[in-house]
Amino acid sequence: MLLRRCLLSTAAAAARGPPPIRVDLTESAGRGVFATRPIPTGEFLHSAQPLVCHPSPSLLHEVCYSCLRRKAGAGRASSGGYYFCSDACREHAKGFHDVEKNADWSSFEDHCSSRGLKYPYMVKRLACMVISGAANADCLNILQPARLHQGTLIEVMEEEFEVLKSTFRKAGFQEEVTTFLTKEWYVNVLTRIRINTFRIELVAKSYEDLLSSAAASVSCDASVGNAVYMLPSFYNHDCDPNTHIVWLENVDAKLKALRDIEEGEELRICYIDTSMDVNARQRILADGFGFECHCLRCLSGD
Ligand SMILES: C[S@@+](CC[C@H](N)C(=O)[O-])C[C@H]1O[C@@H](n2cnc3c(N)ncnc32)[C@H](O)[C@@H]1O
Repeated sequence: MLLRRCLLSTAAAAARGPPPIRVDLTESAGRGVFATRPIPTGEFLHSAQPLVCHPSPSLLHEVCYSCLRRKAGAGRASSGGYYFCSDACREHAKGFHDVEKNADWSSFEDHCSSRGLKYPYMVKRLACMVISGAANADCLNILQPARLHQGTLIEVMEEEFEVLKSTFRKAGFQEEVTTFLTKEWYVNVLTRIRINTFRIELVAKSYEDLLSSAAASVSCDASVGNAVYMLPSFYNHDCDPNTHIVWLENVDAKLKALRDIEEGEELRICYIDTSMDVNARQRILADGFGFECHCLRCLSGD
């Protein structure tokens, strides 16, 4: 019965046209996403494809190099050591992968793995996308950057930049195709990746199970990678959110209403593990995202 109701409401929403949301300024949290009509519990609001994504470094050969889908059984033939789940994914990755294949990434990978870094892989992919013409160098500029307080953090980023730049230089890339690749560009991109990256956890359930579930927590596997999106990056945080972001079989994100939402109400997702206590949540939000949370749950001390 519940499933039927959810399917009907989703079908009705789809028939109504564009997603029922708009991006606007909030009073105290920068831009945010607002409902343009009443939204019932469980409705899928919209989906989103990533601007840039990358598999977890430890799963490079276990998930699709393009869409992060988990390898099933033996999978398809890999290309350059990487796995692609379909010809469409191989074709989609062709531009950046062809650029990437021209260079020796061992120093870059050693640098990242010895320091446990994952975000430089996203910058590397974006750089390859820009060189191949698949992305503009300024495509992340619209996203909010993280505020950098520590000089040491900048030094660390500059060190990463040098490793990336010298990999392209050693591979013989012409200066004119990498002119965008400056220290400023690297820091600019990385500060945006730092607060707008989603850790992708694929839901180990069927689409129907998900439709019938109104719970915020749905069981999932460990993270298969990281991705940055446009629209999902405008959602602000709440420790008791009215909206949830989920991934089913690949990196394409789906946003879903967790309860009835009124027209004009702000849609918020939870950036962190909701099961933590208020002090742990405040610490992580301050350190990782640079804000103090004043949501009703935090104000009540829960
Ligand atoms: C992913 S962005 C969300 C969109 C952002 N407001 C914008 O204008 O692009 C995350 C940033 O939004 C702000 N933010 C998100 N949730 C907030 C909240 N509950 N209270 C205050 N600021 C918040 C913080 O500056 C945070 O670093």
